[in-house]
Amino acid sequence: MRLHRNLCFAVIDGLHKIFNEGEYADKVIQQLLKRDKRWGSRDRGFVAETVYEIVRYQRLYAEIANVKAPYDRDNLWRIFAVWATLKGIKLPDWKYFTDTPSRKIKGRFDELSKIRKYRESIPDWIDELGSKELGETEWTKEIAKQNEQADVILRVNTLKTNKKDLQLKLQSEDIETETLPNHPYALKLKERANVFMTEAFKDGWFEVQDASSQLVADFLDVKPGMKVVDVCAGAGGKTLHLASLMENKGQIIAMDIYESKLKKLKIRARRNGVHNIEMKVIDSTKPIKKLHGKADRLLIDAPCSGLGVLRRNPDAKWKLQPEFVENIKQTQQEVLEQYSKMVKSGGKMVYATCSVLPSENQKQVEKFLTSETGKEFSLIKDKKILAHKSGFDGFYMALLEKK
Ligand SMILES: C[S@@+](CC[C@H](N)C(=O)[O-])C[C@H]1O[C@@H](n2cnc3c(N)ncnc32)[C@H](O)[C@@H]1O
Repeated sequence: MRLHRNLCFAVIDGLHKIFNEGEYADKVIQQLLKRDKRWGSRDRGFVAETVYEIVRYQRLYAEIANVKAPYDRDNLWRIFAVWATLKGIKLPDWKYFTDTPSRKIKGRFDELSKIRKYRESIPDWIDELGSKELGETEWTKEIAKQNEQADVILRVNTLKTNKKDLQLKLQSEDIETETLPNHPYALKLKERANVFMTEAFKDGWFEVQDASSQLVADFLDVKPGMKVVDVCAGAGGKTLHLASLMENKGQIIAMDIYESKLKKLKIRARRNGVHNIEMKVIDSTKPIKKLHGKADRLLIDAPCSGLGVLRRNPDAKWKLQPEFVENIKQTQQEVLEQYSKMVKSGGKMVYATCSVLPSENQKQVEKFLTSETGKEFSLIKDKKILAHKSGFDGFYMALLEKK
């Protein structure tokens, strides 16, 4: 592979924004890809994948390069040189690479790779937390898997089409897909592609949604005609899936504390041909109290550490703080306690997270079941998904029934 100067500059600019200005990797990459209209798909792929990979392995590469944050531009070039050397890329004779000690880099890499927190490039506290909660063996496998690039998975919108027709339509746009066993609505891309540019996407035939996430709406056991509340709906990945499982019949109330997220859901719902969703911002306890005892089904897709989806958000390793994880556990208990009151007697609720930590998952459900409100519920089943076992995102979901 030959390095192109303008693409490498784009990578360095992106890293500067992510590491030094606290910007989110996905947003930075989106902006970078708009920089030069002449870039082809290979150029764009190089910029996106290189930025993601260096973000993913920041700790390891910085340690090898012997630089410390905050990184100035020279430091970022040194980190870049480590990445390129380890990839076996011949460094051009640019001034940034004049003193690159290639042999030393490989030696340092072999040495540091023996230590998990460097090899997997994670902060000490996440490494300690993960191994404390999952045990050394599971955590070692899990964090390794969470450092791999995630596949692109689509969820077919059964309100508009079916898997076969979607596959054919995508094929006509040069995108090859395959089905996944045990994931009835999923198609996996054989090669990465910008699916958002396709006619099929614009026509609302699919959404991009990881295979594990697709299991959540199914878990809630919804039927057409039901009254369903999705109380942490965000931009509605799972709300849209619920709507298609309900065949657009019945009522879905999508709620969130952020109006901006629900506005995105509105746009997505229009594209998906979904018209049974009502959106409500949670700006007081009123909208919740109004629904006490009314819902046939309730989805609590709780805010969490995101320690199951690091493949998609590698920068979360550096943005996440121990206090945030502690606080979010408190929020999880509160949302379980307050929102479960919306479930009617005989109704069901799913508590889900995209975390692999038992303390955010089964432990939270166990604690809830012993509380005053929780005593009215019983656990029907739960599912713990680890990335290294499933090949998809780490997730947790529990189905509870109100007596
Ligand atoms: C895991 S995300 C939801 C993802 C979404 N369900 C989807 O499938 O795309 C959690 C959501 O909970 C929202 N949230 C955080 N605290 C909340 C609270 N106290 N009550 C309701 N929603 C909350 C966040 O804004 C965020 O959108």
